[in-house]
Formats: sequence, C-alpha cells, structure tokens
Amino acid sequence: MTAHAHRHELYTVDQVRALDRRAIEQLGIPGYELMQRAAAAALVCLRQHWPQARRTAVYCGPGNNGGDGFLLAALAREAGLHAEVFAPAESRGDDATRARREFEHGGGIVNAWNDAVVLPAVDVHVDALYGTGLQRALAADVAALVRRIHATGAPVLALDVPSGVNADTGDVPGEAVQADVTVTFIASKRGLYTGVAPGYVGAVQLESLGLPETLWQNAHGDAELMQPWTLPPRPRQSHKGNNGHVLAIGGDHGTAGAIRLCGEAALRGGAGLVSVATRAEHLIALNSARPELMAHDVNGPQALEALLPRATVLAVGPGLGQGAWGHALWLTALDAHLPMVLDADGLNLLAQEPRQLSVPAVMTPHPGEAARLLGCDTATIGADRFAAVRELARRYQAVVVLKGAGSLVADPEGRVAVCPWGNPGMATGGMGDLLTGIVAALLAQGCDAWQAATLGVSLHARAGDLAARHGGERGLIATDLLEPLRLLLNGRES
Ligand SMILES: NC(=O)C1=CN([C@@H]2O[C@H](COP(=O)(O)OP(=O)(O)OC[C@H]3O[C@@H](n4cnc5c(N)ncnc54)[C@H](O)[C@@H]3O)[C@@H](O)[C@H]2O)[C@@H](O)CC1
Ligand SMILES: Nc1ncnc2c1ncn2[C@@H]1O[C@H](COP(=O)(O)OP(=O)(O)O)[C@@H](O)[C@H]1O
Ligand SMILES: [K+]
Repeated sequence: MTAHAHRHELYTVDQVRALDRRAIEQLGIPGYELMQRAAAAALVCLRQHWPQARRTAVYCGPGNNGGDGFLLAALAREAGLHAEVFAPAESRGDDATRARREFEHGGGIVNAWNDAVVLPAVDVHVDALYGTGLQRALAADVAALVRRIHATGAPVLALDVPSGVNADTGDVPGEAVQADVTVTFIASKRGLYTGVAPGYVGAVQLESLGLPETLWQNAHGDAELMQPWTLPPRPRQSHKGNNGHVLAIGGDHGTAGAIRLCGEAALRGGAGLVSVATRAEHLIALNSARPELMAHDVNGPQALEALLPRATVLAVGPGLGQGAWGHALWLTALDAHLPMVLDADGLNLLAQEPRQLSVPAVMTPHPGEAARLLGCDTATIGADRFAAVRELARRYQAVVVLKGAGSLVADPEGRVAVCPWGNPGMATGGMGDLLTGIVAALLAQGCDAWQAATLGVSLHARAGDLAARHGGERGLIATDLLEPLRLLLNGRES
C-alpha cells in the first residue's frame, strides 16, 4: 500500500468503528486521546478556513461526537477564541462525560438548549451533535436547533459528519446540518459522497489524527473514490477499425434527440465508427446535424440484424420507447451477444421482462429505473444506494452505474466506485444519453466493462464540472459537455 492510499478508500460505519478499535487496542492509543487529537485537528481546520473567526458556538450531542465538540471548545478557549457551548442532552459514555468535565473545569459553561434560547452572534458554528452514531432522524427539538443555526447565516463546521446525515448510506432521514466544511476523522465515511449527502457536507477534509499507515493495512474500505485518469494516447498507426464500431439503437417517434446525443457522445468519446439504428423519419435531420454519424432506417428486427455483423458494441435504449418497435429491436439487440450498454427504455423493458445479459454489459439506471428493476420505490433506492447498486449488479451479472449526485458503479462481485464529480447543472434532459454513448465508445476502444463504466462516469461528470465552471450550472445543456469531454479524454484539462 502506498502512503495515504487509504485516502481513496471509503468505509462503512462498522469498518470505521473497527479502525477505531484497532487504534485503541493494537496501537494502544486510548479513545480519549483520539478525541483530543480529533478536537485539535478540528481547531486547525476551523482556523484554516476562517482565520478571522473570534466567536464560535459549539453544539454538543450526547455521544463521542459531542465529546469532540467539548474538547474543541476547550482548546478554542485556550487559544483565545470565544467558544459558547450548547448541549441539548446529557453526555453518555466515559469519554464524552470526561470531555464535558474538562471543558467545565477550564471555566467553560454548558448552556442547555430549549426553544427560548437565543443563539449568540458568532463567526462560525460548530456542529458536534451527532457523528457516526446517528441511528434515526433528528428529534424535533434538535431539528429546530439546526434550523435556528441555519437561520443565522453564519458558516458551519461539522465534526466528522453533518448531524442528521447517515454516514453509512448518504441518506438524510429527517433534517440535517448543512455544513460549509466537514472535517472527518480517521477514515472517509462512504455515505458522505453519494445521494443527498453531497448537499450537506460542503468541502470534506479527512484528518488521519497522526495514526500510522499500518492502521489501514489489511483494513480495506467498502468502496473506492474514483481518481482522475484517462486512456493513453493512440498509437500513431491507428485506423478507424482499431477503435470499435458503436451501434446506437433507439429514437422512436418524437425522441430523435436522445439517440443523436448518444451517437454524438460515442463519437466524442473516441469510437472509430458510430452507426445509429432509428426510425426513417429521423435520418435526414441526423445526417445534416452530424454527418459523421451513419444513420440507418431500421423499421424492425430484420433491418437491425443486417447491421449487427459490423458492430462491435451496442448502445441500447435512448429514446427507444416501450412499444412494439422498441421491444422488437431490444430483443434482437440482446440476442446479438455483443458487448452493450443498456439505458433508459432498454432498462425499463428489462424490468418488465427480466433476462440474463450477455457479457460484458453495462447498465446505467437513474434511481427511477433502478427502482423499476428492483421492484421497489425510489425512496428505497435512496435509503441505501450502495445496497441497491450491488443488488442490481449481482442480479443481472453486469456492471451497473447508479446515476445521480455521487454516481456509483458496481460489479457483480460487489466492488463499488463512487464519483466525486458532477453538479446539479447536469440535472437536465439528455445528460444520461451522453453517458450511454461515452461508455459505449470506451467499450469499443477496448476497455472492459468496469473500466468503461468508471472512466465513462468520471469523464462525463468532470466534463459537466468544466462546462459549469465556464458558464455556470443553470442553463447547462448536454451538448455543452462534448467539447470539455474531448479535452478531458485527451488529458488536456484536469
Ligand atoms: N472513539 C473513537 O474511536 C473516536 C470517536 N470519535 C467521534 O465519535 C463519534 C461517534 O461517537 P458515538 O458512537 O458516541 O456516536 P454519536 O456521538 O454520533 O451519537 C451517539 C449517541 O447519540 C444517540 N443517538 C443517535 N442517533 C440519535 C438520534 N437521532 N436522536 C437522539 N439520539 C441519538 C445514541 O443513542 C448515542 O447515545 C464519531 O463520529 C467521532 O466524531 C472521534 O472522537 C475520534 C475517535
Ligand atoms: N445533482 C447532480 N450532481 C451530479 N450529477 C448529476 C446531478 N444530476 C444529474 N446528474 C448526472 O446527469 C445524468 C442524468 O442522467 P439521466 O437522469 O438519465 O438523464 P436523461 O435521461 O435526461 O438523459 C447522470 O449521469 C447523473 O449522474
Ligand atoms: K457532527
């Protein structure tokens, strides 16, 4: 393991607890010392981000997260800052109780919290209410406190996890603290990076608390954070036959745009050739808009079969519809036993008519499609995206991308990668069609399903960020991503 390799690993809450236990039992570092180190690291973080801050309020919960808060408040006072503490409940457990006493012995006052309390004007709020121990939605009185904190408009530093966020799943079962910065201790908790959590964590800073690298050896996480990379430059002697031939299938009446975006993304994703199998009425528009696409009039399965021998990868689903035409093409495509990306109606048809897919296959559901495939509702998907993506990959023996903020990629053996890029400007029609084309292009260029899915998701999300950096998030449209995608694919932008 290279130095700090664990920084790319994401851990479940149980795994974080096991790491804590290892530090205490095998390295002989008492839990209270870990708490002291966490508090010290948090104070450094606070001063880095808000060097002018003089007045702080620290909100301490009943467990060890609250303990971190009491010790941070004590250190802040020693450093000459004004630190007021509010504790909605009594402390539980030896370390948290000791931390509270240490703060009080140093002259600090612990204010109780009730609705009549007026919060002081501060430069920074510190959230030490709940960390990895959160078990359910915040109680009504704590949720009211959180709303009052937000109403002040002052920035918030969250210790370990923004209170109310489930650090395991990224779900927020009720209300949660909206942090500007989250300083997280010992290991990155996987839930901070996906689902609704990215809307609460702000900037995440990992503090290893001076623990030796041996702690993480043989204690791998549950998932990995994607790292930026791209394909090596093409060999000089390449010709179009070396770079695969993507056949994109879809575009029923009225949905020509979806299949055009998919085809265009496959071109910009570097496929050697891209054909589109679609309705006759779309051919003229497709050819004139993007002459590099080879558009074919496919009125049924036989016309599609004629195209299959020249294709190396299929992209099935954008705008396909679920009518007789789409269904017949879908069946023919699945029977072709070619590497494929299955998206949109390709997935909706699969939900209605479950089948084993040929390998390699990549499925790219958004949470609505994932819910149809698993026969549940989208809330169930959101409650544990890691479980959902793993179950889909296992059930269909495919690499599965669960889209949305913090997209997840899983393989059938349970490996999961999390995408830290992307932005809400991408929540607009057509973005998913691009992803399908990009992943298909990467498969066509020789990537295996895992590489194509993870690289495709990362290039797509980073292209979205680059496009948003230049023009802003609102009003971003799918085709804005094509030029940045090309730059990223060629390693021209980081
Ligand atoms: N012991 C250790 O190894 C370390 C722990 N650290 C801190 O300790 C935290 C974990 O501490 P804990 O395990 O005590 O957990 P928390 O402090 O997150 O909360 C646990 C307490 O809150 C209660 N609780 C949970 N959810 C609730 C809810 N919705 N409403 C009301 N009560 C609720 C639990 O019954 C328990 O009493 C970490 O997040 C981190 O901040 C750090 O000090 C670093 C080292
Ligand atoms: N808030 C967000 N943060 C990051 N990525 C997002 C966000 N919203 C959408 N995306 C990305 O944009 C794409 C949208 O795909 P999808 O929902 O299939 O749209 P469509 O079907 O309209 O093309 C997905 O890759 C998704 O991960
Ligand atoms: K917290």
